[in-house]
Amino acid sequence: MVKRFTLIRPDDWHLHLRDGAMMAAALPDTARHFARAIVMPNLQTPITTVDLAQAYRDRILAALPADMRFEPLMTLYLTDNMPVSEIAKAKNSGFVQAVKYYPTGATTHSEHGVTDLKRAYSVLAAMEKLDLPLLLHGEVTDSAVDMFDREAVFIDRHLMPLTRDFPGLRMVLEHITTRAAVDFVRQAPNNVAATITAHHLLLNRNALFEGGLQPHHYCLPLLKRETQRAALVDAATSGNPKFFLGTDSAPHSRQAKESACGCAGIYTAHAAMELYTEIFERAGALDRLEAFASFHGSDFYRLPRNRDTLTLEQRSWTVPEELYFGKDTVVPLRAGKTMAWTVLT
Ligand SMILES: NC(=O)N[C@@H](CC(=O)O)C(=O)O
Ligand SMILES: [Zn+2]
Ligand SMILES: [Zn+2]
Repeated sequence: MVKRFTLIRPDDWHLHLRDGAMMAAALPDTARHFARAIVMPNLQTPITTVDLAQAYRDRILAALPADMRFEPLMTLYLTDNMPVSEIAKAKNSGFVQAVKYYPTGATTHSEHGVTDLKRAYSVLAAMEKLDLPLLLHGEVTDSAVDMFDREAVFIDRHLMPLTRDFPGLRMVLEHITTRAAVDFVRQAPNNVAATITAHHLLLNRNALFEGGLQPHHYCLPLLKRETQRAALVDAATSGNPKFFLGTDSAPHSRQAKESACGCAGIYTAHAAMELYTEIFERAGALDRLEAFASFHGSDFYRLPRNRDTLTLEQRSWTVPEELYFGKDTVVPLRAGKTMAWTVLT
């Protein structure tokens, strides 16, 4: 018998759509399967104001194919000098759902990020008061800290004080990669949650070096060792509502990845649900995929759960070697390799 299951349509709580031709090409991959996505604000010119978010949202909706329904949930990029008044404006907009913190220099297009969290304290206080969630790229950028330890050190140095100083602020530790993050989120109060990517659930750091340097497995936070990956699978498949799906699908051109100074980011939107299904199936937890993908995130963001459904079938297909995104080509995760599950459309 063919193996097949149906779940309430999922949402992606951490997504990079980019802009222009790249966005127009990437968008259908997400919109085909997900009802909504939290759209990251790290464009070349970061989305630092509600007006910029509105214009970006309009561009996304204009690029959406006529036969697709999709709701982009917008975010603002926190900077050292965001005016406190922008928070009330964001809350009242109805389309800005969160504010994103990037430590300056931590990742792609983070040059405008926050230099010292203390500088953002009045904005964070307004977010706490108005109940607008804070999303964290949780890594320190201190060059004295080993690249593989940057998430754990961020938790000690910054996240613990943040949760003490803003006990009412909803926070999402994005794209977690370590047992330290899993443990921290588990013991924290319910205002603290985390997203988990498919690639951090599937791959450990060996994937960066298998048979030679693998730039298409380079992302931030870096892939970690096997024991850490296993802790993430435990968290994702545990049924704990603090953990939910966020692909961090992040397209970069082949040229930008296969370079002497390659960009961080892995493209997974072409096969996101199929990848998560593989992980949950292997963990014997297919019955918990729906809550992770379709309930926990909307509950945390206090948005209604979706009503329509998505069906997956155990049928193999081959991922293309590359995708044509405007003038760029993007090498997706699993390029040229086989997927075990297919979304029925
Ligand atoms: N995850 C990544 O490696 N890259 C993301 C940025 C981010 O989420 O840190 C990107 O925008 O390319
Ligand atoms: Zn990030
Ligand atoms: Zn990201």
